[in-house]
Amino acid sequence: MSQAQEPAQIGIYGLGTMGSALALNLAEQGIRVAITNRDSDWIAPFLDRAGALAGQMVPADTLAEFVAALASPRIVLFMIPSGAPMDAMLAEIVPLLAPGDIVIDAGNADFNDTRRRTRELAPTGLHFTGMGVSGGEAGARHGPSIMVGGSKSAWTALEPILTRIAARYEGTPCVARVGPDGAGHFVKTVHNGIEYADMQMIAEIYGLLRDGAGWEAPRIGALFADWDRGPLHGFLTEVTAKTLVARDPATGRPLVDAICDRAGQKGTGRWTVIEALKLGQAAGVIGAAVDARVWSAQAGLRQCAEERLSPGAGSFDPLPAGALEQALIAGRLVTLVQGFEELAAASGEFSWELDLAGIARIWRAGCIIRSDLLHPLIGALGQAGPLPLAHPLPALLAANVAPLRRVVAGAVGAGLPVPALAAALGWYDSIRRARGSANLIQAQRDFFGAHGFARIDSPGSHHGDWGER
Ligand SMILES: NC(=O)C1=CN([C@@H]2O[C@H](COP(=O)(O)OP(=O)(O)OC[C@H]3O[C@@H](n4cnc5c(N)ncnc54)[C@H](OP(=O)(O)O)[C@@H]3O)[C@@H](O)[C@H]2O)C=CC1
Ligand SMILES: O=C(CO)[C@H](O)[C@H](O)COP(=O)(O)O
Repeated sequence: MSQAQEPAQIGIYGLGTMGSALALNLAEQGIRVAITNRDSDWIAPFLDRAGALAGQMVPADTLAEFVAALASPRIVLFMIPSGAPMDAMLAEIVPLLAPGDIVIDAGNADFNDTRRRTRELAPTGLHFTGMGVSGGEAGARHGPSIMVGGSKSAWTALEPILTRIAARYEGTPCVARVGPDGAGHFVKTVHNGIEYADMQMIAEIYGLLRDGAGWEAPRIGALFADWDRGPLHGFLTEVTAKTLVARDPATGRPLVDAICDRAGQKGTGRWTVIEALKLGQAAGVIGAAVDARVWSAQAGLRQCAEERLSPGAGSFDPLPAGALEQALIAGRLVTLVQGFEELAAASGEFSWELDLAGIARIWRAGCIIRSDLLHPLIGALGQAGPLPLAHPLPALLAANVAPLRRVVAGAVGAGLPVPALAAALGWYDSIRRARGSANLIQAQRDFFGAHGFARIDSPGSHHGDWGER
C-alpha cells in the first residue's frame, strides 16, 4: 500500500485554531491523520503551512472521503463550536460510520449535551466521547492537557494516540480518562471556571495598581514576572507578565492600554456556576468572575454611570507588593478548593468516581491553569475529610489570608472593585465560623413561611411563636 493510500489512524474535522494545531501535533508524533473542514478552501493553505508534516496528512474535501480515509474502527475528532453545530455534524456523519467507531467532541461542550448525545448514540454502537482539551493553540500544537470522558473501550483505542500528543509533566502524560459520558467535559468546564476566576483576580490586582496607585502596565508586568519566579509560578502569571509589557506598534504605548475593557465569554465559566448551584455547591469566586465579565460587557451603562455616579476611586496603597502576591495566592487556593469541591459533588451525583488528585495531576502541564499551587492541592486531595482542612491547605490559607484581607479592605476603602478577591475572602471567613448567622434566616423563613427550624438543644423540626404576623 502506498503512503498516499495508507489509512489514517484518526481524523480531525475542523481546521480552526485548535483543530489545525492538533492535526500538526498528531502528524509530528508520526500519527497519520485525515483532515477536513466545513469550508474545504481552508485545507490547501493549511497543508502548505504544515510543510513536511503534510506527508502524514490525508486531506478530504467531503465527509464521505474523510470517513473512507480512516482505518477501522474509525476515530473521528470534531474540533468545532459545540452546541447546534455538533448536533448537525453528528446527524451528517453517523450514517457514514459503523458500530465500534469512535466520535470525539473535543470542543468545549456543555456536559449535559454530552450526556444526551452519549445516550442518543448508544443504540448505534458508536462510542461517543466528550473530551476536554486545554492549553490554547500552543498547547494543542505542542502538548495539551486532555480530559477524556467516555467508554473504557474507546479509551483503550484512544490512549496510545492521546498519550503521544499530550503535555508531559516530568515525563508523565497529562491525559486521562476521567470517567464516562459527560465527565471529561464537566472537568474541562470546571477547569475553565477556575481559569475565569484566576484571570479575574489577576485583572483586579492590575486594576488596583493602575487606577489606585497609578502604575503603568510595564511596571505591573514586571511585578507579575517577579511573582512568576515564586509560589505563583504558573501559565496565567506568565501570560499576564508578557501581555502587560507588550507594546502596540501603532502607538508605541502598552498594547493592553489600547484594548477595549469588554471580556468575551463562550459559556464554560457560566456553566461552572450553573452546575455548582444545581449541585448545592459554592463557586463564589468563579461566580464573581462571571459577573465581572457581564459588567465588563455593559460598556454603555458603565460610561453613563461613571458620569452620574462618579468613579469615586480613591488611591490604593500598594502596600508591600508581597501583600498583593499573597492575596493572589490565597485567592487562587480558594478557587482551586471551590472547583474541586464542585468536581467531588458532581462525581457523587453522577456516580463518576472521579480521581480528583489524578485530575489535578493532569493539570500540571499543558493546560491554562497549570501552576505551582496545584502541588499542595494534590497533597490535600489525597487525604480523607473536608478538602479545606486537609494538610497543607489550612496553614497555607492562614499564612496568606491576612494580606488578602488588607488588599480587599484597601480596595473597598478606595472604591475600587475586587469582586473575586472579596468572594474568596467571604468564603474563608464563612467556613471558619462554627456558628454563623443563618439561624436568623431560619427564623425569618419560619416567620413568613412556617418552614420550621432545628433547635440547638432539642431534635426535630420546630416552629416559633413569632407574635403578630
Ligand atoms: N481557542 C481555544 O483556546 C480553545 C478552544 N476550544 C474549543 O475548541 C473548539 C474550536 O475552537 P477554535 O479552534 O478556537 O475555533 P475556530 O473559530 O478557530 O475554528 C472553528 C472551526 O469550527 C468550524 N465550524 C464552525 N462552525 C461550524 C459548523 N456550524 N459546522 C461545522 N464546522 C463548523 C470552522 O469551520 P470553517 O473554517 O468552515 O468556519 C473551524 O474549522 C470550540 O469548541 C472551542 O470552545 C477548546 C480549548 C481551547
Ligand atoms: O477553553 C479555553 C481555554 O481553556 C478557551 O480558550 C476558551 O475559549 C476560554 O473560554 P472563554 O472564551 O469563555 O474565555
